[in-house]
Amino acid sequence: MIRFNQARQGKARQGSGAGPGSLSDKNVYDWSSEEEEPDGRARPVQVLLVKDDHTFELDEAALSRILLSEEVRDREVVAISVAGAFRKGKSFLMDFMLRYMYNHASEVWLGDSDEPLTGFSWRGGSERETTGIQIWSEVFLVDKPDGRKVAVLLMDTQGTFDSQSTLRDSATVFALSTMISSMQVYNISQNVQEDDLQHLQLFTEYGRLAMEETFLKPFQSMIFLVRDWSFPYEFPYGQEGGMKFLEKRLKISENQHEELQNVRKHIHSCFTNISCFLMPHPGLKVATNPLFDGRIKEIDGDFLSNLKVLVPWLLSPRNIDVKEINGSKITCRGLVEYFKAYIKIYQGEELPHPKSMLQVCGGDRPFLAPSELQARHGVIREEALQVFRGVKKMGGEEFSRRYLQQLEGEIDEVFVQYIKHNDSKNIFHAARTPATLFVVIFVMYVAAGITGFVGVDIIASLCNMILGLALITLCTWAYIRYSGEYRELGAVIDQVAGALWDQALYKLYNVAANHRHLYHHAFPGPQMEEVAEEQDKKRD
Ligand SMILES: Nc1nc2c(ncn2[C@@H]2O[C@H](COP(=O)(O)OP(=O)(O)OP(=O)(O)O)[C@@H](O)[C@H]2O)c(=O)[nH]1
Ligand SMILES: [Mg+2]
Repeated sequence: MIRFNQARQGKARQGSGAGPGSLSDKNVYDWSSEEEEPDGRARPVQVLLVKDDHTFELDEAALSRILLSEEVRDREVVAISVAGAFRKGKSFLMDFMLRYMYNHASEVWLGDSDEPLTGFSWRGGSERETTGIQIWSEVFLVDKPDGRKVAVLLMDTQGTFDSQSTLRDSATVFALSTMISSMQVYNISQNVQEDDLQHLQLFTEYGRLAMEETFLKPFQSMIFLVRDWSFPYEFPYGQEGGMKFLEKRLKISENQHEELQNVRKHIHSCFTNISCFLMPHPGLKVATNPLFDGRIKEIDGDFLSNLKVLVPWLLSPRNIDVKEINGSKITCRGLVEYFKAYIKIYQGEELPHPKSMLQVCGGDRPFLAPSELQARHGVIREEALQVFRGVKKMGGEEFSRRYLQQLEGEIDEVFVQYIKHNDSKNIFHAARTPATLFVVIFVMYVAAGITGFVGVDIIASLCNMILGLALITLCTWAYIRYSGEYRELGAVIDQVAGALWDQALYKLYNVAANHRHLYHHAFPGPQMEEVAEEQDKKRD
């Protein structure tokens, strides 16, 4: 027969409460890692604290005391966690798990029908109860059917979406508990709604950010536990009905919207095992009676019979799996280290500091040669893309590719602006229009003089007309530049002058290229080819 042992035999006893569902007295709850256990009883211990300023603190001493005790520290660990929205019976369920762990040998592990339910603090009412992450101070040693003895750790978590927590708080607690546990029970109410899946996607993605990337699925088992299931005529209570129901809910089909497909693909990609259990409603006494203290005689029979299936299904030695990270099995000692490492990531602010192009050619920087600007743009662009690729992102590869393309587009767009900004600082660029107009005036003046002298009056008058027009244009341009009015007209003048300038320069270059021999004729000196030849000879 499979045996359960208690890690600290003799000492171990599940706390019995005075008030409904809670441990006996205030003392018990105020117990901190600095103090000795006042009476040696096992109890919930807060290991992760969410403080009022929404920061997180790990009680390393408490965690170490539980997980590094001699009996368990080198044992492979099975970590079971329950997470989900607040006020949905998570701690209540955890206490039945505790009962199973303590009354293992007995078929009637559910215990006395009159015994109040104690352990992790649970209660009725609308305000949240559990905060942070609490672990049971006693780690159970269990013999697996293959003869290995493993340590079982039970973890209760703060409910998500209570009115005092930010989304980040909820995400951190959920993510941490998923990362630390080998089995996460996702406690949801009545149905598996799309928002339940979306939240799971968000939280697991938040968890994945803090983990090393691996080709393996990052998390192990995910159990969708649907409480108050009201449609047993569609899918019967229990695991089989649950699996059929979940299969339907997580099905990916071609004609589904991309958003729905992505959520499902993401969930499948996160967990090695996904299953589901449909639980009936526990009865009105459990849900609404403020004096209900958890005794099973007041709980509906349907709920109890399914509880008798659910808890052994989750916790029997055959079904529990050792925690694995990156494919290696983790001991209690290893789990402490991972816990410490993960919490550090959530405590820190890993923000990249991208360098801006403004530092290169901003308003107060001098004109930069266009080729240099292009080269620096290339380097900084690559740096920016590296930063983007290097930072961990929510949403996966596919999703981030879209944003990478958007980033590239935006960088290129901004670069065009920087080119214009830089060009405007080029003195020759600014002087191009008046210089062109001056040249036109000068050329027309000379041409009018020569043609007038020769007697071709008609051409002389034409040249004079162009000269006059150029003069008026120059004055207009100067006024526009000075006053800032009629900017559209100024742009047209710049454009025409620019075209003329480019044409003239192009022509000038062509003329120079075609008449190179004239240059060499006028300035006889060693030609470039000869210089090169001489250098080659020297090298030989
Ligand atoms: N409807 C319904 N109520 C339940 C169920 N299980 C427990 N409850 C009741 O739900 C209330 C809250 O129980 P808790 O276990 O404290 O809930 P919790 O999810 O741990 O709440 P937080 O710690 O605040 O997140 C109690 O009044 C329980 O009696 C269930 O399956 N269905
Ligand atoms: Mg709770």
